Amino acid sequence: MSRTEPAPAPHEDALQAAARHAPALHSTSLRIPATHPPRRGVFISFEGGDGAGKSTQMRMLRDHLVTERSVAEDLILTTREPGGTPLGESIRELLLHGEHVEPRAEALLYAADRAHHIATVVRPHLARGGLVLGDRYLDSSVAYQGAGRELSPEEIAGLSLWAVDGLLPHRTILLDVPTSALDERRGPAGKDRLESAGLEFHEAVREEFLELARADPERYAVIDGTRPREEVHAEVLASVAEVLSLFDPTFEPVPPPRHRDEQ
Ligand SMILES: Nc1ncnc2c1ncn2[C@@H]1O[C@H](COP(=O)(O)OP(=O)(O)O)[C@@H](O)[C@H]1O
Ligand SMILES: Cc1cn([C@H]2C[C@H](O)[C@@H](COP(=O)(O)OP(=O)(O)O)O2)c(=O)[nH]c1=O
Repeated sequence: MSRTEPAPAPHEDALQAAARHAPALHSTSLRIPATHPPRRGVFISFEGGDGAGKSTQMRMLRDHLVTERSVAEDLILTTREPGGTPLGESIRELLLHGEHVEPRAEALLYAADRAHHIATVVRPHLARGGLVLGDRYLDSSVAYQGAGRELSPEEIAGLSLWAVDGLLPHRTILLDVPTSALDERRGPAGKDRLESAGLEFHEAVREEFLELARADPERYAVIDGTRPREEVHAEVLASVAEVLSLFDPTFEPVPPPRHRDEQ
């Protein structure tokens, strides 16, 4: 396969350009390098085990921004992986409701879903100065596909970064909940689900998420997801305050234009 090096973006400095061509590997602790920080808009991802409260907290954050901070609804995109596009919904169906998928094929399907989702939905929204709240992103691939022990977290990180051309969230919120608590929270249906992949597997997923967070404390906020929803929400708000201030000025609530004879 021939590979054409992409031309450096005009705003890149030498370090960023070097990072762009460096292998996405980090031998002992994996810190996924941000090669293309978006210049406009803000991207926040939510990670954690199945049932950790990601969709609940995304909804609460979105509602807060709309009702308390007067953010225009169409500036906030809430999305998820797998499945943030029509193609992604088909891939999601294949991955979550189909037959056994070989580990490499599974990793490629998640990466394909992500590549399409980022290029067609997330980047365009960021480019217009919007806020993207993502229910799972590439850290989920590193944690889940890397936890199966057949593929290494480094390989998965490299594949995922290639798929999205280096895009990383400004902030990743990890809702950390022990596997036993997730099991209880999800009731009998959740129990089946967790048991179907094995409690050991889910412990490994949790550990991998915590390892990713330890390796990149600037991007990650780890929040104890076992606490009541409102308390978790308050911590989410505190952990996104800094990145929201980076928001493109078009995000700031714009006062309604004053009528000429009011001036
Ligand atoms: N802080 C919390 N404490 C107890 N239960 C919660 C909390 N947050 C969410 N839940 C409940 O746990 C279940 C899974 O939550 P959800 O937000 O769908 O998780 P996820 O999106 O991570 O799968 C839901 O029944 C939800 O109402
Ligand atoms: C995004 C992503 C998800 N997954 C898994 C994690 C979940 O078990 C599943 C997504 O299911 P989903 O129902 O969206 O998760 P949740 O129960 O947390 O709301 O796909 C991966 O294995 N790799 C990935 O890259």
